[in-house]
Amino acid sequence: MSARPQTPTLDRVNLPTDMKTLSDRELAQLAHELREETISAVSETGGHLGAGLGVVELTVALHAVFDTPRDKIIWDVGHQCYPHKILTGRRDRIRTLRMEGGLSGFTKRTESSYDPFGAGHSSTSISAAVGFSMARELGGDPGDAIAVIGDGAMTGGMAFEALNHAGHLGKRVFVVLNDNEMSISPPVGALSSYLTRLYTGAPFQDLRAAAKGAVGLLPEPFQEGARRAKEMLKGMAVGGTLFEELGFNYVGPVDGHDMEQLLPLFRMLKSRATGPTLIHVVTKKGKGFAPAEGAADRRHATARFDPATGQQIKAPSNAPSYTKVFATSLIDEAERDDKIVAVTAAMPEGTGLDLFAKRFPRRTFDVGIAEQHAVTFSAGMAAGGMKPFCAIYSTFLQRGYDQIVHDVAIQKLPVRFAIDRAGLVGQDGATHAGSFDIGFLTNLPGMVMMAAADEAELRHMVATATAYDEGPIAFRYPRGEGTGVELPEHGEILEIGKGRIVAEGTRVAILSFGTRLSHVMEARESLMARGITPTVADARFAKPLDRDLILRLAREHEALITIEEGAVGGFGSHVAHLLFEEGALDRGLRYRSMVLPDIFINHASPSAMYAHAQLNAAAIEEKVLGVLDVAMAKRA
Ligand SMILES: Cc1ncc(C[n+]2csc(CCOP(=O)(O)OP(=O)(O)O)c2C)c(N)n1
Ligand SMILES: CC(=O)[C@@H](O)[C@H](O)COP(=O)(O)O
Ligand SMILES: [Mg+2]
Repeated sequence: MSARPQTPTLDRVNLPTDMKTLSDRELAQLAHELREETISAVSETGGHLGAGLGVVELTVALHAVFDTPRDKIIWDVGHQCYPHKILTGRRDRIRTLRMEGGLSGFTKRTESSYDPFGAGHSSTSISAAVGFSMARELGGDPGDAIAVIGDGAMTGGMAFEALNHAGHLGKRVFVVLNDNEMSISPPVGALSSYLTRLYTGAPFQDLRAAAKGAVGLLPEPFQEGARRAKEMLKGMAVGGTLFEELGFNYVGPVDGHDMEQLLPLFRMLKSRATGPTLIHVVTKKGKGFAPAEGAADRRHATARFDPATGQQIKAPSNAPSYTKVFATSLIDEAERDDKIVAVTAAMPEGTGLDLFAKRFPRRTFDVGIAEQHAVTFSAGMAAGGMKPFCAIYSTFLQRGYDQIVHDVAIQKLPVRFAIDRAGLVGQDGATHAGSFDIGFLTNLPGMVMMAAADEAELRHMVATATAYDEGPIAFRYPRGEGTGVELPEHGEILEIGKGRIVAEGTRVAILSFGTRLSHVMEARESLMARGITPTVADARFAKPLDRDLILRLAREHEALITIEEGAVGGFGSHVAHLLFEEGALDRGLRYRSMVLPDIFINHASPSAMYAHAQLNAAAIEEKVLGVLDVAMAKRA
């Protein structure tokens, strides 16, 4: 008689408590099935694949040994959390990943008690874990705190701040260093080579040299501690001395895919660890899915794909991405200006600087996930006579804000900020929205800020930023493809602080800052069918404002509407301030500003997000009708 087909182990696990009765062999089987389920789910939704495949065994072992959600697993960045979500009661919704109303692509407190801390930005997990561990010490929420942080995220300065503090506090907290020798791209920095040496048994001489390099990577306050660590390399067995010197018990490196290592190790540590403990696991990003293992980026992020072949299913693109236009424009400028250098914080592909690096390898710098350093490193290069383009996504630029104020703006250093992913970004949701850069940059004295209305404008802005040497200048542009507008061969240098009229009209003027312009023109078409022909202008600059243009529009129209893809407190606020100061509102001008709503907008498709944000063509048309209806009613 044929054996009854086994119920898949994964079908017997809804929550981690269901894992407590499984044997180690069954847990290994569970990991196998969990990997298959992860591949199947992401093939339907798209999203971050490689990182999750690399932590399947780790996820099973942690949930099997620790008592979650009482014990708290804190995933750094959170992009690797899909297996975790499947094991914590969300398997039934895993195919709604990153969709409107569906599961977030990162951990999220409001989504599950098994997500003790939200993520999306890197290098935060150890700080959160130390916070939880001290809360427990003080009678707060009980349970262990286990941070799971990647080798890329470990290059973030915040991670070292937390290691240093945890070592000082000396309280029990776990840090699992998930070392897969990958960031989004291959990792950079001396720390990466140091970690590699910890498990390649390189001769001490190399190790000492690497540790020296690692010391150089550490923020100053920790360099002394790490220097002592280097001293301790003498005659010591190869071990994580850098971490031990910072006050951690170092355990490892262990094979992060070997359940026979992971399970007994975590059981032993759970029962016996005292104080801060770092477990160094070595994994492979994309593990168990050949198309991911073989990809240069290990399928860090993927569109939907055929699980049989790994072939991605991508919508055909009919226009170059803004990122591509930025990169090719910068290359064009750099061909003629050898002072131009480019800086990225671990996002060479995302910012397009991988293209720049191919052409100018010596003039391209990837500093790791270290936005603060990227900004001040750029400031140092500017002070040294170079023309640095610091290319950082809007949301990640938030990490370097004090450096922008203190090291760049106050010193009026000519750093050029290329701000990609400005505005809403769709499936990555609220943690990645580029909502605040207009506000936080235009409030800085001496800052020049531009926004490209289309990809041709972006090319002009790269040329303008190249030519502008008086102080800091920033230009923002969105994620995704352009409008398909014709691109000039070279960018033209724009007059600083000057906007442009795009279409003449009467009664109402719409002044746009950035790519909402195409939606304004769409709304204008529809309004003209109703006998309303708005004037449309492209501000190009949020700082300095084009006073003449704004005051002229205010004089010649009953109503003025501004629109920007940014939170309140940005472009529209500065225009309102100008109108107030110049008495335009006293003379009866009706002013409205269209900005992102004062909420964090959850993940959805880009079009759904714009509808939510009330910044699409329909909302613009409604705004115009609204402000003019009042006028029509008054006229009657
Ligand atoms: C502050 C910040 N900068 C940049 C990013 C973009 N980012 C997301 S994942 C990642 C690489 C993370 O590498 P690692 O921590 O090693 O995790 P792995 O993907 O290798 O599992 C980066 C740079 C981010 N999420 N947060
Ligand atoms: C997880 C993370 O922070 C990055 O992978 C981010 O999702 C990249 O965003 P883009 O897809 O817009 O490059
Ligand atoms: Mg990594």
